[in-house]
Amino acid sequence: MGSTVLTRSQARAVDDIAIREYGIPGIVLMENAGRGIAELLLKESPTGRVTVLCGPGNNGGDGFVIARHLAIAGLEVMVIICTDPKNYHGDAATNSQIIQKAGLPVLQLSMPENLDRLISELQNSDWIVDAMLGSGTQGAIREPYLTIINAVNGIGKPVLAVDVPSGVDCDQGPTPDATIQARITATLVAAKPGLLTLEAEEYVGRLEVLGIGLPNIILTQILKS
Ligand SMILES: NC(=O)C1=CN([C@@H]2O[C@H](COP(=O)(O)OP(=O)(O)OC[C@H]3O[C@@H](n4cnc5c(N)ncnc54)[C@H](O)[C@@H]3O)[C@@H](O)[C@H]2O)[C@H](O)CC1
Ligand SMILES: [K+]
Repeated sequence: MGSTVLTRSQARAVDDIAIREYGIPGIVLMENAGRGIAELLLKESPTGRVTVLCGPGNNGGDGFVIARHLAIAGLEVMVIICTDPKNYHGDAATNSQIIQKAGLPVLQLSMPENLDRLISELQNSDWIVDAMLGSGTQGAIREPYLTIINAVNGIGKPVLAVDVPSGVDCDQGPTPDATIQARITATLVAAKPGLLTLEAEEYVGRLEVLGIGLPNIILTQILKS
């Protein structure tokens, strides 16, 4: 399965089949994704302060799971969201509620008025986790993510990108001048075409492919169809 590449619609279909045909709840996939990525980061940096930037969808949901597992491992974690936590739904909402109840620090910073606070949090971090935009990214990158992507790239701290660096269209590739430059990209299930283009190299950094507990037969089924 190592060299498999999944398009956005194939990755969506994998999710669908796992949940609908095999009965693996989405929250289990998100937990496996987030825990695997947290363990990858802990190998790189077993101590220190990590700022997790969470977007409005399930990529952000993965970020909440990552933050929880990093905190369990004893790291100092700060979660930053730009959207009202009430806007989350489904598995991302569940994980947002869990970390709020667990007392993890969550900062809601609307842009651009809170850009200075964002920059100081980023400067005060050893690692940044980019859990803003994932495989659901469509079209030109909209605010506040343009501002945040440029702030993160300007700070120069190591970034671990969740699934894809924010700004990457998983089929087409990176948005020039509006894509996170990651040290590591931890992509889920399989590589994506948009991570393998020539332009993508400077944004993807080291590419790691993480399983999320799907039986191999699901991938075989999708790749055959
Ligand atoms: N099987 C798997 O691979 C699993 C993947 N997981 C994670 O889920 C995300 C995909 O989640 P989804 O909610 O579909 O989309 P995103 O979180 O990537 O973001 C969509 C969200 O962002 C906004 N948005 C979309 N396009 C733009 C844009 N051009 N500019 C600004 N904002 C944009 C919009 O609001 C969308 O709602 C995947 O990447 C994995 O991280 C699951 O957690 C586990 C299974
Ligand atoms: K991301």
